[in-house]
Amino acid sequence: MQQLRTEHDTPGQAGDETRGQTRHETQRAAEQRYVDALYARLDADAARVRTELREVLRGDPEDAFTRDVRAAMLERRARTLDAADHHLCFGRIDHADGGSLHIGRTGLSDGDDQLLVDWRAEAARPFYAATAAHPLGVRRRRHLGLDGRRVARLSDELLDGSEPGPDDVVGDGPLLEAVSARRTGRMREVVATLQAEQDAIIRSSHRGVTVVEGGPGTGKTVVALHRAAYVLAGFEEARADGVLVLGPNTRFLDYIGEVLPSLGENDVAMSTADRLVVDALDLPEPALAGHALRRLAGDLRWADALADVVQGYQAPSGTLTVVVDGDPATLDAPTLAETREAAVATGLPHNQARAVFRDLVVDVVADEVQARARVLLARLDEDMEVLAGGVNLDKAAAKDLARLGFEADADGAYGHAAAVAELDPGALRAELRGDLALERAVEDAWPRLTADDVVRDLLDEHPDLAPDGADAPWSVAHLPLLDEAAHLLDGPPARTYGHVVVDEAQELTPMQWRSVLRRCPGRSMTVVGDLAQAGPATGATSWADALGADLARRADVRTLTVCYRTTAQVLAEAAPLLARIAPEQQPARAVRQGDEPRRRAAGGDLAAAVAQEVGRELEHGDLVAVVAADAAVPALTRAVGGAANAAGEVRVVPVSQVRGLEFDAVVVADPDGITRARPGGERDLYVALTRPTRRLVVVG
Ligand SMILES: Nc1ncnc2c1ncn2[C@@H]1O[C@H](COP(=O)(O)OP(=O)(O)OP(=O)(O)O)[C@@H](O)[C@H]1O
Repeated sequence: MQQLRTEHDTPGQAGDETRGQTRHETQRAAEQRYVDALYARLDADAARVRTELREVLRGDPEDAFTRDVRAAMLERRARTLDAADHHLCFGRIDHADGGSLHIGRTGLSDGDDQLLVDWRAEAARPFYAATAAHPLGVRRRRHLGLDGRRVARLSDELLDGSEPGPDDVVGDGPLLEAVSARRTGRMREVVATLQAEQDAIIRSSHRGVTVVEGGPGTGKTVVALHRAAYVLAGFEEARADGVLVLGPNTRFLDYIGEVLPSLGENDVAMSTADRLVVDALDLPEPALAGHALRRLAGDLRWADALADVVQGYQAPSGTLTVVVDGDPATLDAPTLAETREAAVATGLPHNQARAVFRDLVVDVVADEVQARARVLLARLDEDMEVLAGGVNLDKAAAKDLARLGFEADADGAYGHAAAVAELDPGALRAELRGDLALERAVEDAWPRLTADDVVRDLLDEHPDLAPDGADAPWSVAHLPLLDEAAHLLDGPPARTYGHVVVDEAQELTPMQWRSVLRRCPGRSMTVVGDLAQAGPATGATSWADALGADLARRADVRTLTVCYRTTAQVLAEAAPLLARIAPEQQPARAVRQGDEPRRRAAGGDLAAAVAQEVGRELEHGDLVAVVAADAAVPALTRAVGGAANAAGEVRVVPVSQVRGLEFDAVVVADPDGITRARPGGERDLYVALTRPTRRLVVVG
């Protein structure tokens, strides 16, 4: 962790405020000149990229592919440069051997001179990773605070143990400033103050699954999002196939929605595990579902059960008969069974294997029709003389000829054309493939299925899985089942990603994990979560439960230990609960001290007591949230709904939706009610208690 040093701790500076200010001003002016040069370069680069883009778009349409690739590249660069305008440069490292580097949101160079190093570049690593214990050759780390394009603040840390010299401005840590800042309701990027333990994960070159665990407020979401940006720049597969970030619900996605764009990344897809399936299968909006149904439907056993349903449609049974030109052709039971087995053996999903099955049926029927034609022709050979003579045939021979497609000409003579066609295997098969009767027989034996059909079959066998209400549409609980069925029927999803980041990963059920993994065939993933915060729908107690033993074994598991959100006092309030719900977990260490949490009784009228506390909290000018059991939310919203201050309205947030969010002050309403409301309620309460950045009030 970065050392949080203040001016008062710094030897040689005490008391000499004026000298400190002059030094700060001199250094600030020097950095301002450098930053002015950086912005001049940024503006020039942005103008050049736009001109080039215009020229490319006007370019030769005959080479449209090259033009589009080049245009996409330039557009991306233009967006990066635009996004970099805000707080372009935020840091600098001075090496013990005299060199220095400025670190910022994008790389800028002037010929061979690197003016600004992109924070993701290897050269920038020491800015984040150097500590007093391991300075990595860095003498001084400087943080620059920009206000627009003006250098407003700077503060230095000396990492080599040396005394501050005339050019050093050792000051309040920007980390403390960042974590103490008032919250706005939207998460901000913190690229300037990423800490060493976070940076090590963000920059990890591990290509498989990286699991990041840690208590509330340790920066798991911060790591997840900055890693998405890092991976996009550094991993070929991520650049080629895209990055997907998954969150637990849309409220959370809204909360984190500005982080990646402000890092210059607009191409990252954001979704929830539910939304992924709704979009992929083009489903109507699903109904909500209770946690009990979600947990039941999330059980891994349904994967096998659904596979059994589909296999049931492929199992050997009966015979298959097709009438061709008035004569039946039959696949007897052993032949039909063999045909099914051959189709199953392809390993293709059901609807694709069906095409193989149909072609095999066509082969068998064609063989039969041809064998019949050969018999008839052989019989006709005996009559050749008669045929050549053009005399009238007896009735039986005429029927044989007609069946083979022979037609008598005006003289009563028969030609060979149609019979030859019947014996042409290619033509016969093509004709049979378009034959409606054959198609119907195949559909009976191996029906084309939809995900809907398969899940409804499963529900017939397991009525406990049915949606509430007879005609209810699918609920969110059924989405992973539908996705599984779609996979069995039609194979992998059309859209997959090179890297997938899963936040609040403890919230996914095992069936949802299957759905997510399907979209990440390369298994390059960053999975962040806290099992102590798991909601009732999952109840996962280990990553092996969640990810499956195989993947969990191969995962690189990292733990974050420092809490940046909340104060030591709030963590202490939640500690006894943590000891009960996850005794094996070490509580995180808080970087900040604050007020003691307040507890008060509801006195018989919870809403009134909460409204009173909200009024008090609003006087601080903070963003305030009331967190309560879901059922209590409507009454509390009525009680405090109108209250507001400069920081925005008071938010009444159901505990089921509060994971991952944070507020300056949190009023937890009726903790016992939260604990009792649903299974694992103590985990819900733990989540609620750990949401504030400043003050916690518990009413009830
Ligand atoms: N290096 C950092 N610099 C500045 N702020 C930070 C840093 N790391 C984390 N924070 C801040 O701490 C708060 C908590 O971070 P974050 O939401 O990522 O934690 P989390 O571990 O995901 O929490 P939860 O388990 O509750 O979801 C956020 O406001 C975040 O911006």
